[in-house]
Amino acid sequence: PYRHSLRNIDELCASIVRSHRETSQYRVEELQALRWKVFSREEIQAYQSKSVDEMWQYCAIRLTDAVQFVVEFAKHIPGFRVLSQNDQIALLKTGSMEVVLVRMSHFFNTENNTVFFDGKFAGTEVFKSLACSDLIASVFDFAHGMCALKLTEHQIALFTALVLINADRPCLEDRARVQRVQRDLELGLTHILHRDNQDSLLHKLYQRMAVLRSLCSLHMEKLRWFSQRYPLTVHSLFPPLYKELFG
Ligand SMILES: COc1ccc2c(n1)CCN(C(C)=O)[C@H]2C(=O)Nc1ccc(OCc2ccccc2OC)cc1
Repeated sequence: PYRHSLRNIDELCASIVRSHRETSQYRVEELQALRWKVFSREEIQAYQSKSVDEMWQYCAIRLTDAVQFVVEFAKHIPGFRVLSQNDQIALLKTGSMEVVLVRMSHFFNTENNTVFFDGKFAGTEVFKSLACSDLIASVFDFAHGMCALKLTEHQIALFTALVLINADRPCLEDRARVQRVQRDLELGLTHILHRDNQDSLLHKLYQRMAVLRSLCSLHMEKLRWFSQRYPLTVHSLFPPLYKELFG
């Protein structure tokens, strides 16, 4: 009966929320305290005078911190662990940067359009030397869009689990098994939104998923462009996890 599966769904939601909390690198309160700490003109100049390959390496190293925590989060999702190694890697390859970007929007100050970076909050001008202003603009736009939804930690936890466990991803061995896990998570998200009396958020979240997919393919496109121009930097100076997942 529905009640029986609801209890399971409640347990599923609780375990996803716990995993999300345990794998959040920063507590929201910590970063709230920093949100008005911005870079001085000199500090901005220093970032802008970095070479393209230096700044890409600098960002890749910092983003890999966040990716590591997303990998931990995925491993705690009931149903992810039972998937084959290959399917786990396939889901992380396409989903982990998407989850980083969703989580990143939580550390975004919409009032001065800055994002947490390297201990302070940075505007788009800090990333000028990456030479991909369109990617940065899209990252900031996406963060604005996510902030506008004012998601709770519970809603973010279920949403990011659903971003990861997506049966439509390419090259999955056991698509049917991923579909079963995805369906339970969809039940969990709708259950959470219904409980919060925010059913209308569901279709907005699916729209956000579509934006996320295009944002991450832009990231992959830029990374391909960068690794063609600076093969040695990527080969010998990028974090192995970043290379393995996005390379
Ligand atoms: C989960 O949420 C968060 C939020 C913030 C941070 C983290 N986790 C991890 C720790 N961290 C540190 C140590 O700075 C923060 C960070 O990495 N910030 C940051 C890095 C790069 C950015 O733009 C460049 C860029 C964006 C997208 C794709 C490729 C890119 O460049 C190649 C913007 C911000």
